[in-house]
Amino acid sequence: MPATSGLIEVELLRHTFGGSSMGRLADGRAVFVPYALPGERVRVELTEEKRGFARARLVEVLESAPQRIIPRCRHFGVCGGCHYQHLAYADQLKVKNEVLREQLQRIAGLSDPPLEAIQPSPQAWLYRNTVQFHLDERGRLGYEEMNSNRVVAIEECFLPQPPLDEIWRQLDFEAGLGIERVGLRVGADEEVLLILEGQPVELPALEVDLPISAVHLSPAGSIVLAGEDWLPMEVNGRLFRVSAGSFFQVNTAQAGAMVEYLQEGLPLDQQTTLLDVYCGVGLFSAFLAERAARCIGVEVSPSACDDYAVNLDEFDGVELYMGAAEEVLPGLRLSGKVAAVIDPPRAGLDRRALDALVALQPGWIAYVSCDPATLARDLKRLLEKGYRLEKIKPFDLFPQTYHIESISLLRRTA
Ligand SMILES: C[S@@+](CC[C@H](N)C(=O)[O-])C[C@H]1O[C@@H](n2cnc3c(N)ncnc32)[C@H](O)[C@@H]1O
Repeated sequence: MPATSGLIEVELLRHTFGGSSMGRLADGRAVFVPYALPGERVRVELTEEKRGFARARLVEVLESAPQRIIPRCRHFGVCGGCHYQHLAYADQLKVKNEVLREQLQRIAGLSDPPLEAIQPSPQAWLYRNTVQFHLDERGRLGYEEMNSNRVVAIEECFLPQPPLDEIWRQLDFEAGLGIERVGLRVGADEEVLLILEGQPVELPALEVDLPISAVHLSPAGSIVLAGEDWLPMEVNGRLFRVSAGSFFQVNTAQAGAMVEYLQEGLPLDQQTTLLDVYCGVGLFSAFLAERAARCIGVEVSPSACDDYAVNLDEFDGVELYMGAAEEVLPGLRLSGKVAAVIDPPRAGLDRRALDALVALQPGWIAYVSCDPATLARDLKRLLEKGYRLEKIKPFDLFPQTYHIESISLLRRTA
């Protein structure tokens, strides 16, 4: 269907997952508008039309909601990195609880989900230990626009921790070097690692007069440009080796809060085998391994597996399988009691991984999720296979954005 030309007025009705508010077009179709709020009357331009719904760009707020506040960042509304700067932090938390509840009701079919209060981030700004920039056509650092690959060069950003904020402003790249992404991560003692990704025509000469490490990552491998290719990261007093290519939770304080929740909520004992599926560098294994008879990590990334081997070296009874969960789990044979922590990427649990996990009959599953929609889909499947959702707690790892992290504790009943 062609996009309707001209501007239209819409009243917004509710928040949706993804940061947009939803209203109705005159023909009854839902329309999703980023940066707008329920209760607002807005003027929009339709940017995408489908048979059942449309997306629109906010042009003007005609009547604003009482919750609307002035965003802190000058790029808000263009840059796709933040979605809720027009809401006070307390209101952002309410929205996330509401959106998670709606997803659990509508997709998982849980009429009254056992949802606990969201755990706020101790810092609503300057909380990220890692940032990833794209480069615009002039080599300037920026972020992608909402629903687009276009890069907006930025002059300010209030999400990275202060040591990163000082550094990114000093970075400048010649266009045409083949660098696609520029990452920065800050670790314990404020050590910083610069991660350049792409297929370079030539490796960039680093002209940053700062004591930082720098690595170039490409499908061909990693090349150290300065210092080391890993950082020490500290969570709840424990140090982790984290290589440039390995995943690590971006909100260190909240990673610690999630660890504590698992330590308190996941029943383990010396007769139980703990499966840590999608284990990364071993964040959860390192805090839980001692409480179980055996701990088995499953992880597909070679660099995360190398880090896991170092980070879990001090413990007995720890094994690691490098491979995709959907390939590894069907081959596992376990006897005795089993418990599992699963922490998949946004796509959620592959169907084969889910079936194989259930076949291992874990008495408890702790599902750590960064996407409520795929979580709700997978919970529905787990409930059908005899699990009961005992409780679910959201953790706000990503203030100012629509992303919702949560931990669900499921118990086997059949
Ligand atoms: C959300 S991260 C969680 C890592 C770890 N639990 C943590 O909190 O640091 C997901 C991890 O799953 C890994 N991964 C992605 N797809 C996978 C798959 N199909 N099988 C196993 N691991 C996978 C990624 O490399 C990443 O380390």
